[in-house]
Amino acid sequence: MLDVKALTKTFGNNTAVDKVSFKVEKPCMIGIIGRSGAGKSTFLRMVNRLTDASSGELLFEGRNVLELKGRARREWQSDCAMIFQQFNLVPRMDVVSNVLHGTLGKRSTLGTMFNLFTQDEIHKAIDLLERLGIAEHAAKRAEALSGGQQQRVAIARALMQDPKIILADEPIASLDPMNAQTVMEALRRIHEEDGRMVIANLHTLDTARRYCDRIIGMRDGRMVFDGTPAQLTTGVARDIYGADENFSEAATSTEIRDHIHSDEAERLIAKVTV
Ligand SMILES: Nc1ncnc2c1ncn2[C@@H]1O[C@H](COP(=O)(O)OP(=O)(O)OP(=O)(O)O)[C@@H](O)[C@H]1O
Repeated sequence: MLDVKALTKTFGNNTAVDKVSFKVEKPCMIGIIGRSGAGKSTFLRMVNRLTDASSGELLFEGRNVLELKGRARREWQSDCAMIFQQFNLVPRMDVVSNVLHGTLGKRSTLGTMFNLFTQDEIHKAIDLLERLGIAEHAAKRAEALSGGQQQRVAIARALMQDPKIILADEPIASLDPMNAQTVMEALRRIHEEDGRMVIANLHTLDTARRYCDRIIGMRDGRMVFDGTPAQLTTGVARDIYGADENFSEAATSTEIRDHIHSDEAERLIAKVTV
């Protein structure tokens, strides 16, 4: 289904992702772990074509998605929806409109410009909010919701695209443990009920172990582990994080960083709506 072959990204002299190769035969939930700077985000961004790879191949159902251009590239980006740590919602826009903007990649420019959504699209958006347990917030501004609720709005928006793959870049890094659990459970359910593949960059080992079928460990751009949660022993984790015998799993958290994604999303939507 997905065949990653020697995928590489260099920024000047820095090799952010170094010949990463693995195959996924059927939809599963994959967690990517590794310390800050290991190349996890760059890897996901190459899969979704937000960042161009320097070399390598990425075959999905036999087609090298790195070669797609124009409309085909946009269609691929619809097929693999991205979810970010900072949700990337438009804060002052209501929840249901945020979800409806998940159809951006699939609609005509005119429809998008005039915010023309079909009844079916509106029903679908509300159904998705219901499925994620947040339908009662549909009319509120996104900024009025808690972080966990906002991330579920972002998941609903991603599902509007009907993606084959969901790429989640540290989806719970800004959330408290309760909200983190709700979001991870939502992603797991979407994988199990819809058969969608989920690839999530995660910063805590216990989350990867608990929710993922397969875990990939990255260190300095290279893939240094690929196995099941049971195979991810503390010793293996120590290697992935490049730590000594004092390594403790609690120390696998990455700090929360400032992101500009919300501003980026707002600018994008401001450009296409009048
Ligand atoms: N746009 C860019 N320009 C230059 N270097 C970059 C760029 N994006 C990432 N890098 C570098 O590539 C390497 C991998 O970064 P990446 O963000 O993919 O790591 P990560 O594992 O996702 O870390 P984090 O958890 O901190 O986001 C780092 O050395 C980083 O500085």
